[in-house]
Amino acid sequence: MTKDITLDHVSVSFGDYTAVDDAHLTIHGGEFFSFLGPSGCGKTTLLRCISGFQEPSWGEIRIGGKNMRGIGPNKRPTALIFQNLALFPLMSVADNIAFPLEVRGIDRKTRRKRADELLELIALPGQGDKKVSALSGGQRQRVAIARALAVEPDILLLDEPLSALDLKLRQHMRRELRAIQQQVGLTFIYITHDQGEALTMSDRVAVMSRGRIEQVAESRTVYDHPATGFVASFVGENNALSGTVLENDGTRLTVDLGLGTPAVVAAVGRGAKLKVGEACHVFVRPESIALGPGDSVNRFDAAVVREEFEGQVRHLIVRCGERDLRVTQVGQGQGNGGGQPSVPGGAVSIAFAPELATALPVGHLASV
Ligand SMILES: Nc1ncnc2c1ncn2[C@@H]1O[C@H](COP(=O)(O)OP(=O)(O)OP(=O)(O)O)[C@@H](O)[C@H]1O
Repeated sequence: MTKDITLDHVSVSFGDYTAVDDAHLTIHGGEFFSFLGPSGCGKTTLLRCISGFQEPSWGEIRIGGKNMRGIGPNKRPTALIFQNLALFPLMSVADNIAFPLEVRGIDRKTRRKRADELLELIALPGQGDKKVSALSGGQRQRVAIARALAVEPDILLLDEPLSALDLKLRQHMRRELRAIQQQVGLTFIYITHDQGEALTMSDRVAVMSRGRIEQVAESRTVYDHPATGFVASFVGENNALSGTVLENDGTRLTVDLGLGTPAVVAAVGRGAKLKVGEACHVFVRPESIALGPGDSVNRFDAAVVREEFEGQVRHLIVRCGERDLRVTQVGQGQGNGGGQPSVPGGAVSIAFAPELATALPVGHLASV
């Protein structure tokens, strides 16, 4: 059975310091939900509240409609996987997986049967008698997941479980984790500061900063339509341009961004409420900027500052009016016009569609 998890205006304070500030959302049963944010933004504190290791200072957590206040971690339908996995290295794989069942007094035969089933699930069939110390990092990761699943929780809580793995393995484990979650149909609540992890695996993502939830949405929405300047600057690369609104006709904004001539930006979301004369931030993704001649309402003359080659992608830093902009070209740059000179000082023409830029009220941005 899948249970919704509701955070009802949850805040957590440590003395004068507010680690979580009015978190208010519902995670649906069966969802892969991630909390994404930089170190210290309050992700772990929220996860600890859900698991029962921390009581909220204010507000309520409900699982399946039931208020969790006063209910300890062992009595909640949750299991937690830590960064360090906390496996017993000298115990066999099967005994590690079955350990929580042993604690609950389940007999040896039943424990082994359950461990073998879980080994199938994590694609390590027949490996139960190996010592954990003989496994690779990724295999240990899977064993930790199997152990958490042994007690048949409704909700699996994962605290940066891939952070100790190397890049290739992390990317592989993202796919595995998602596949396991879909297979078992449980709710996974995942916390990470790694946007790639959050975006690739999750049904929805909550982006956090300074204890507050800035946006809750599907990955693509978070990327394409960031709700705040923090989300726009934290998730993916973005050119952040400060400017002043010159005109707002309800569908489009005309903004002075210091690019030589004003830019036109779609007036959507919180940007639609910007008033003439108001300061704002406009965000344009590097891959949304096209190089070369063409027809566009936003076309600007620029000069190449430098090129950064990264194999599959090429980044150009161009100077446009008073601003430096990053332009990313994929492949040989055919995608957004690669035939332009990239020698420092070379003249280029850049353009972006109004719909591919996001205007937002001025707010705090992610630090680089
Ligand atoms: N028990 C505590 N007492 C005092 N301050 C705390 C306590 N636990 C957390 N904090 C503070 O609350 C803030 C949020 O911490 P939290 O661990 O939730 O952040 P996080 O986003 O998970 O960070 P990280 O990714 O580094 O683990 C931090 O500034 C932290 O120092």
